[in-house]
Amino acid sequence: MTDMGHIVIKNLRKEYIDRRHKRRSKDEPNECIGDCVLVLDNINLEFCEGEMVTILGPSGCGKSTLLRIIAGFDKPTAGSVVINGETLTGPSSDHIFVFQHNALLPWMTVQENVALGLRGMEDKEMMKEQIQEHIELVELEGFENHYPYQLSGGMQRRAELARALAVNPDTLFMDEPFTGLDFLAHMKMREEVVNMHEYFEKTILVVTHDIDDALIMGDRIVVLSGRPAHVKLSEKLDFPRPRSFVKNTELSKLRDEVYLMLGVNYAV
Ligand SMILES: Nc1ncnc2c1ncn2[C@@H]1O[C@H](COP(=O)(O)OP(=O)(O)OP(=O)(O)O)[C@@H](O)[C@H]1O
Repeated sequence: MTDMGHIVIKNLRKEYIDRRHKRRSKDEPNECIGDCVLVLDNINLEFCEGEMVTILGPSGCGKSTLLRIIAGFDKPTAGSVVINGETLTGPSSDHIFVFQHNALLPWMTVQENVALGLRGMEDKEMMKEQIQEHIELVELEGFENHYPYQLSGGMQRRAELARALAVNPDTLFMDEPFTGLDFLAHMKMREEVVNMHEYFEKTILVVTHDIDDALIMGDRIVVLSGRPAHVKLSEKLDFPRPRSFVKNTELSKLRDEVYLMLGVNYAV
């Protein structure tokens, strides 16, 4: 493994201390000697610049923990995350999360929420243009002055995406981005994220429970095992887009394998 990839994760380990039964070694105060929860164990991964990586794994295995560590919001117990050759030490403004739920500030309009990503801009005319451009990109024109409660779940999610993209981050982190959307809104939003990715060519890391989303969206799929999570699969997905399980038998075969890997015998 080299350091040339955009994101390189080396020998990553994460333990949480169960605070109800916290015990420490007298000699090594930073060493947890009991009641630790080992969440991630010896994770080695490499993601290329501009890759959309989808991360799957059983519930509670540590997917969000892995994402938080790569984003610099949480520290690993051991190992490192190297981004563009530099070891990560904390969160950076080059990254941004699209939060799981309700990331929009409810007292601000769509326009004001998207503007949050551009606060530092001095040229106010250009800022206005960029806000509008991103609102149009996610097809929310006409809703600029609406508050989040006046939008459907899908529209809220699109506004979150516009806000995240307005920041122009190198890497976008999405933790279960389609949770709570109905089937059609889910499909449409998924298509939008794929189109957005082709257009902006950002590195996007998506944590999901949905095997089909992972295979339809990803340039690479990562499957983690149950806790403590280790990497079961990290595979490049070289399938043409738009992807179809019906039309592409190789993709359909891989889908069966991933279902099996996650303990489901028959993919439906
Ligand atoms: N701050 C914390 N302190 C202690 N334990 C934690 C903390 N955050 C997460 N955990 C534990 O780490 C494990 C992994 O949690 P995480 O949220 O990363 O899993 P996940 O795979 O994203 O779960 P899900 O698929 O259910 O969203 C869980 O057992 C959880 O209880």
